[in-house]
Amino acid sequence: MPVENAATAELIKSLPKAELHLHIEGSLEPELMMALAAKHQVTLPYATIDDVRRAYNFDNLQSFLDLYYLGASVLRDEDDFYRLMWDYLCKCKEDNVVHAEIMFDPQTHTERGIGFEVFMPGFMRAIAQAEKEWGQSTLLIMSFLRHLSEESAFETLEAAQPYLSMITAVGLDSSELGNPPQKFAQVFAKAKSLGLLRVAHAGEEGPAEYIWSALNDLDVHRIDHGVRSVDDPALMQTLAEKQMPLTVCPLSNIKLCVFSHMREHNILSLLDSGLLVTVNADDPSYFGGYLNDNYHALAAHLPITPEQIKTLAANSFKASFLAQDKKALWLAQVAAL
Ligand SMILES: Nc1ncnc2[nH]cnc12
Ligand SMILES: [Zn+2]
Repeated sequence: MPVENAATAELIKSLPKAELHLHIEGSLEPELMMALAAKHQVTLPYATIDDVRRAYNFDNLQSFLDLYYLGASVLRDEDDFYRLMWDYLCKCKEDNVVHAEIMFDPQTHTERGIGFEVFMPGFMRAIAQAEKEWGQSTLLIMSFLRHLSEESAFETLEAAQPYLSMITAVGLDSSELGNPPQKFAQVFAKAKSLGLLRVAHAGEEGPAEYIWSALNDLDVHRIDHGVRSVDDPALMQTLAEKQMPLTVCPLSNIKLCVFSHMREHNILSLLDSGLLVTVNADDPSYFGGYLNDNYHALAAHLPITPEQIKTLAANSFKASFLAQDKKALWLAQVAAL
């Protein structure tokens, strides 16, 4: 088994990186979950922090989502959302993630009676503070839950209207199988007409067909995950020609049994096929690591070269929603390493 060496570890640490696939609710650490449960007298099926960690053994996406929605139930007031965002942004600083495009799931909160007027000010306070303190760059992606109806997504878009200046893009997440992208074609068209950019989870557990649907029915700028594209050579060719970014999440894919072991992950073959692949953390507190941990896991188990690591970091800026001049600045810094 290839083992990561010290020079590789140093390269991963020193590279500036962008994170493009991160669910803020998935960065809720067990310590904060238990503290907020006590604060709000929420009963969780865990007595200790170790119990929480022990529960994080998943068979598939749904078994994770069940715990993810349960965990999010402790988020109640503006301060909770501030703290959640602040803790994640501090991890960005540690990992040299200079730019983050962060997903949040409004329906996870609005369905519990907690509205945009609670979570948006909490998120924005942390984002402004991190920008002021160390120049952190952050954008927000509002993600619709695909196990709910398109009507519910429309209601969410409507509720978001006063906050649209703070939101760059819409996304699509939650239970993929049985909820294909085309179910949300109308609401994505409406989001586009409002000037919002678009991403969607596709080809995580679902078939390559769902990736076609995200491209053709939702007119997305990026595919979240997309690892099942290898099943369809014509799709691979289209993704390569369009340089359509894939936001791949290695540790997530292992925890959710998309691949049986990191040795089996197809990220290097996606890269070799000329796809614009990026590395991301997805739900770091549930999957055992933040962005640099994902790079380290690749270096420990796959024959990845320093050049490929630099390509992945450069791709994270190319695939971002940053303005061209900012992209060029970060790309020059990556190239200089
Ligand atoms: N990996 C993932 N796939 C789908 N929905 C999610 N919500 C949070 N993480 C997710
Ligand atoms: Zn995700």
